[in-house]
Amino acid sequence: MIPSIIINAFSLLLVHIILYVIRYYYHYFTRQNPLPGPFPLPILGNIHQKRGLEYNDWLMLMHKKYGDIFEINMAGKRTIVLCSIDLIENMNITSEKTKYPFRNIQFEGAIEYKLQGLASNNNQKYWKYKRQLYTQALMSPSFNNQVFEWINELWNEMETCWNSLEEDCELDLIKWMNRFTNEIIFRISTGKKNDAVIFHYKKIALEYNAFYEKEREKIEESENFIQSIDTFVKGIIYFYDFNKFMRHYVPFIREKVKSLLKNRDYLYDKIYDIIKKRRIEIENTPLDQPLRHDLLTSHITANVAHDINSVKHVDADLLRPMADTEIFGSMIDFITAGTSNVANMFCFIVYYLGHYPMVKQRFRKELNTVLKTKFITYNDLDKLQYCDAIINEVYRHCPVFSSINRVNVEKDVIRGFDWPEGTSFSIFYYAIMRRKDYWTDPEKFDPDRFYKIEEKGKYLLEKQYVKKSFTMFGGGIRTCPARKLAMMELKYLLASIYRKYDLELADMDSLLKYNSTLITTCKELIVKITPRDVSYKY
Ligand code: HEM
Repeated sequence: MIPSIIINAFSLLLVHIILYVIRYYYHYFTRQNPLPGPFPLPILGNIHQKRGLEYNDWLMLMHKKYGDIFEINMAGKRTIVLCSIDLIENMNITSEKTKYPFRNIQFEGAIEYKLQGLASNNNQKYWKYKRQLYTQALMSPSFNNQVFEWINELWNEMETCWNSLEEDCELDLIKWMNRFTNEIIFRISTGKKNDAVIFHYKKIALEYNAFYEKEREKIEESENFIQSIDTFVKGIIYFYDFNKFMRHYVPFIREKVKSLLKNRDYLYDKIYDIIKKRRIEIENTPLDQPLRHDLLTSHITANVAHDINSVKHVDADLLRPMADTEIFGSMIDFITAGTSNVANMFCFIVYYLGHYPMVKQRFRKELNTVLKTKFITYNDLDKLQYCDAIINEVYRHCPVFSSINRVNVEKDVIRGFDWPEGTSFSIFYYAIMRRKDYWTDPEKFDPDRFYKIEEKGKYLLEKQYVKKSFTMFGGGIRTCPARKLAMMELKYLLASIYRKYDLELADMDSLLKYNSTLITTCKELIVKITPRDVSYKY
């Protein structure tokens, strides 16, 4: 016989569950402005309906089923998804008076994962201060030339590595690109070189060359650091899509979350360590000696005797030195966004160029016309307009950010509904960038829809809609602060590589291997790189 204490406990649990479900559906059926959308389940929301689909493909299905405006529910968070330009008119305004200054509501998963950078910042005054420091680091007059030089130097290093690999060697391009972009952003953030590219080469070389054995520890450390960034970025979705209960009690999810937290701690410790060491270096530098200008130094010296910043904040409560935790928030954003976004985008472009030989041929023709000497200059990049068009068209087909989120701080009217402050919206650009009413033959891959369209009689829809329906770097006050840097890296690498090398996809029949969550990442891209027979004009 079952003891009565167990029966009582079971009954109590059952009553709790029933009450929870009633309360859940009471709130659901009495919610303000009910919109069409998939029917949610308690605890799960709509997560179970994704059924293995990538996030962008699932949302696209929902868009086809429910129209331009619908709602989804993830981990108890209601999000209104918008798929048409008339619905987003107020969301990308460049004035600080915008009703949409934030990207996300501060959700409990973000607190547990300790997302605390500029990108997830919801305190407008503080965000503005940090954003000024970012802009200062990324937009100073000498920045472009300095970074161009670093990109050039690193490309030469990577090229030497590629040339030293065995002939016909196949590379996983995303691994190389992640290291390339990490090394650049690490140098911009800390002023120091971390040799991520060369260590990756040595890691591969270790398999057939014992010469690097003595450096094994350093090689592994470097590789682990890059891997931890990738794991960290890909892990965000677990804290966004699953509520606390699922993260801590559901088998498999619980184990994954544990390993993500362990990885986060490893990465965070590394970054805190970098901050601490630089703080000591600065403290030991006499006041009359100049300090280098990098993001970390500008944060550490803000409002102290050694201040290198031209930006001075006017708010009295911000006229104080920054704590390590505050500096850390900026560093983690810079390093994660700076590593993954450009690297993924680069691989998507290589995939598309691999499948569209005529586009590749035209790109090479442009390179032949624009590049006058062996050396690529910063000005050359500006002239590569067909290259810009290729980047845009690849992004339209395969955006790194398929949606951009917004939260309003004042009530707003959208599609005739009054939305109270604090409503969470997701602008689903993946759908907007494929709509037949904004794009001519939207499924077709054709960079010409972005190339000198003002001069031609074709692409009339694009002429009318491209500004409102296409964005790579977002818009309004939260637009990507590193867009210039990102374009510089992409265009420099495309020009340098396609001018001198043939990049062949190892498997032309394979679809692009990607993961789509909050951002879209390339899982793997195996390519064969062979030098081309080129002669330069001098
Ligand atoms: C191809 C590369 C890149 C793409 C496509 C991209 C795209 C974006 C987008 C769409 C946003 C959101 C904008 C909005 O809400 O309107 C954003 C924000 C941001 N990006 Fe980028 N990005 C790229 C490269 C980078 C790099 C290299 C960095 C490194 C510093 C970076 C740092 C940031 C930061 C810190 C934010 C948050 C800004 C804020 O909240 O004020 N991004 N980016």
